[in-house]
Amino acid sequence: MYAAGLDGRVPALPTDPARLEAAARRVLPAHAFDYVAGGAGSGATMRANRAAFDRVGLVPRMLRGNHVRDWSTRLLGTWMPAPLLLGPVGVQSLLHDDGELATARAAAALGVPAVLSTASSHTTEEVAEASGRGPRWYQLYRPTDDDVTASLLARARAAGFTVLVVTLDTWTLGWRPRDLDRAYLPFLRGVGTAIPFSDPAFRAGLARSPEEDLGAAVRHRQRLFTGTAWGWDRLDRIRAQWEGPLVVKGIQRAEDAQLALRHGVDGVIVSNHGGRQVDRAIGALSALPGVVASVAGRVPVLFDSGIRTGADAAVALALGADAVLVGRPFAFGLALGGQAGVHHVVRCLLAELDTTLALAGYRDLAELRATEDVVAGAP
Ligand SMILES: Cc1cc2nc3c(=O)[nH]c(=O)nc-3n(C[C@H](O)[C@H](O)[C@H](O)COP(=O)(O)O)c2cc1C
Ligand SMILES: O=C(O)C(=O)c1ccccc1
Repeated sequence: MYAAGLDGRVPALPTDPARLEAAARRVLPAHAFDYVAGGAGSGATMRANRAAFDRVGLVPRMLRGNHVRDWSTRLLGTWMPAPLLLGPVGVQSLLHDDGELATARAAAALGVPAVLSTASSHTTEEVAEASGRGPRWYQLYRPTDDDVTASLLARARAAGFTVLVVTLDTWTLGWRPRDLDRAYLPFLRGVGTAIPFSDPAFRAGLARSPEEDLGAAVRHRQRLFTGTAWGWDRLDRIRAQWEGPLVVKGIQRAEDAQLALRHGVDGVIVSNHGGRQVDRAIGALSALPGVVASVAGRVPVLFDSGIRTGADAAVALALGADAVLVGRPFAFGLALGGQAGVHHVVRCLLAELDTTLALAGYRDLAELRATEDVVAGAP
């Protein structure tokens, strides 16, 4: 168990997520902090993500003799010490020079999967190497060009990524005032060598290399990755191109979960992208029970958007999620301490998850799932 603060030494970074965010704000340039902390529009969905957690609660049981506990699980062929993953977060070099490499190393050291974003600042191959013997999941933003899609998938497969996460909710970027007021310059240009600039199929579509003409490369990437809405038939094509488990990210209603199942997915992630896409969308946790009920155990249902603590994770699991992902919390850890910062955040989440479920009277996930009375209205 993580002894942050319990071993007589003050932890190097705060264990409280709000203080962690405040500390990250002090070290990051304003554009980088805003990129992570910001959301769509007025921020209503970001607030709704948190408010949804405030409407549900655990009902602890006493004297359960559960001093031995095990939260480990196997999901889509990946063993994990607890049902926790680091969600895909693009352009992590805006937060720390080591970016995705630091995240991959920290996650691998703990056996926790970190999902690699298509918009990574380091190449798929470099991140695969940094993740050592750790699990590898790859997130696809589907470009309009079939050759580039095939190349991204072939490289992910060759680099040992086993699970494909296809993000559906960001076929064009949401209306994000904080980024718009900077014309998205930080992540379009700033450290802008993000994948797929390194991809051979992407480079083949350019008259001159990104090194010679960065502006043209950025415009080409924009054309390939944003502004083209696609339908379920496109998902079939990706399905046909990926043999391993495929999970769709961004599901917010039961009908879409049903459609996804019909199109052969192996899992769904209930998510509103951390409130970064559709402002005024409902809090993601409110969408979880309906999707869980409609999927009815046929494939795993994962959840993200708004989780800040291990106790938040516990509630989402109690509501039927098979695993949860976090975004901003580990991004702030990365900003503050690189690999050590991500490691700290993940250990805090794992430790608080264990403490919460322990004190609530559970010993493993099967027990937590078997309990229908775990969530009972407002606290
Ligand atoms: C800075 C940042 C960048 C992100 N980049 C991606 C991305 O490249 N691909 C993706 O599928 N989701 C991306 N997301 C969404 C996260 O994977 C996740 O859905 C979200 O952060 C969860 O909400 P939370 O931040 O409240 O935990 C990003 C989120 C943040 C905060
Ligand atoms: O900012 C995001 O939420 C996101 O998904 C993204 C998309 C492209 C590049 C970087 C991040």
